[in-house]
Amino acid sequence: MAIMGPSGSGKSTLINILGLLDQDYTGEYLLNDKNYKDTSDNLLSRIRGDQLGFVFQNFKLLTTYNVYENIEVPLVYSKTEQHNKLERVEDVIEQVGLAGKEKSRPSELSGGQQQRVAIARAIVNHPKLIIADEPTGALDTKTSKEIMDIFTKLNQAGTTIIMVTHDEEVAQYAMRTVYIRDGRLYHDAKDVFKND
Ligand SMILES: Nc1ncnc2c1ncn2[C@@H]1O[C@H](COP(=O)(O)OP(=O)(O)OP(=O)(O)O)[C@@H](O)[C@H]1O
Repeated sequence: MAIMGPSGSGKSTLINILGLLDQDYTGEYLLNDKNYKDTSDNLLSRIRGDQLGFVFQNFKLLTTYNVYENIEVPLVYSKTEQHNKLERVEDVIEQVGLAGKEKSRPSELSGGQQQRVAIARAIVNHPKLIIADEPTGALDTKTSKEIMDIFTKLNQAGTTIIMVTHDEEVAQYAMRTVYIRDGRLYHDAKDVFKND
């Protein structure tokens, strides 16, 4: 699903609520049928880590960590055994097309490669939902397409992706686009199967 709308229309506010990052709202939000409004910050960060993946416009990688270490971060507190962790990280590195780059630092990578690392980090815990805030906002057209192809594959494999974008071409990848204005949804283009 793509979320579009002018600057200041409420896109970030909406995805912050969807991503359990903002609890200060009226109304009701259910994630997997559960309301997390009165949940402690500690538990919320656990739920975010277990169930959600985040991708940002500016990648937000740890600059002193290499590719492998960046992707491993969400697993640090997970109960997954060490050899399974290694396997999972290697799997997602393969999935995003970065095999061989494990030891590189973010500064040695292109923008597109850095976003691939961010996507690998977002999917290493196998979340059902990925929230992406302008994931192609810092990338050129060709690289944006490559990133959207990765998202398309993940979506076809069963992961829901909700992304904010200003780019109509990027929104074309979504099955549903909602348009927001002044904090309200004013148009919902559902199930047009633009990918067909
Ligand atoms: N549904 C809403 N009801 C009331 N206030 C809202 C609502 N949605 C957003 N706002 C307020 O509107 C302001 C702008 O919202 P937000 O930053 O989410 O916009 P945005 O669309 O992400 O903008 P940009 O594209 O510039 O990042 C914020 O101060 C936010 O608190």
